[in-house]
Amino acid sequence: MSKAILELRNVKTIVNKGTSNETTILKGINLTINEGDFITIVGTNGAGKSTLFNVIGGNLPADEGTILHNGKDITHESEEDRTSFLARVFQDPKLGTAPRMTVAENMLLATKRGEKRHLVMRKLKQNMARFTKLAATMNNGLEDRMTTATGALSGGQRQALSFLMATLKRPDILLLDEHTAALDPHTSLNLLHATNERITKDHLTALMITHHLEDALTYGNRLIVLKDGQIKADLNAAEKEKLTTDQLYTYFED
Ligand SMILES: Nc1ncnc2c1ncn2[C@@H]1O[C@H](COP(=O)(O)OP(=O)(O)OP(=O)(O)O)[C@@H](O)[C@H]1O
Repeated sequence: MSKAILELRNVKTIVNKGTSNETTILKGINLTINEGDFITIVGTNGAGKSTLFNVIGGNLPADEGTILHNGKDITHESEEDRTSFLARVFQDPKLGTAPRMTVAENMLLATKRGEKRHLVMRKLKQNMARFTKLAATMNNGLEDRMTTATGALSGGQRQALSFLMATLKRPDILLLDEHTAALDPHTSLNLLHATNERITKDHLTALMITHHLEDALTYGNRLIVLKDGQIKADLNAAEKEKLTTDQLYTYFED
């Protein structure tokens, strides 16, 4: 039987508490994420997808319910504490990297995710060949820009670097929040391929939010449809395999 890495039990998130704008965004989420799961997540705007990631990542509190990591209650653990086992890539290429540091320096920092971090130049030299090889797996010329300041990279290269940084030190959970959405179609496809290859080769446990129903069906072994703060469907590999985009689209309707 697969091992549960993360469990959400009846998780509710309420914003603007005690005001006339009080809203329950997540309305009792029950979700068990097993080791090696690659879950694609779809849902209409405002369904609660990013909020789900914020609650898993500790950026937003779970106002009710429990979150367990490897069986340990982490419901009240801070965002900072959770970075020891969790990595996230955002839609905005500017968010994942330090712009004035070089590609290699950013990668070196990423090897210390969740720990006290400082740059040791000797380690940069020691790791350069490994980092360059890893950068080459992204198929977008990142390997030729190892000593370039990250702020001077193209959006696609910067996003590829954010992805590499999130996976350099193996995370128990990788959250991909529409990480290819800001890229042109070719660059986006390239990053998706590299993402899929890394996740499957290294058996990473990952959740990927996407608005592209075809991508949601193509990638991963499980698909979740979020609607109005609830899980409307949680489909396994076999169910996903049989599904067409048209059928998936019907989950969005009332
Ligand atoms: N911190 C917050 N304070 C108030 N409202 C919030 C907060 N975070 C999210 N919301 C609201 O909760 C709802 C769900 O937002 P969320 O960003 O999770 O949706 P989403 O499914 O990721 O949407 P999209 O596809 O547009 O990114 C939205 O109505 C949003 O305005």
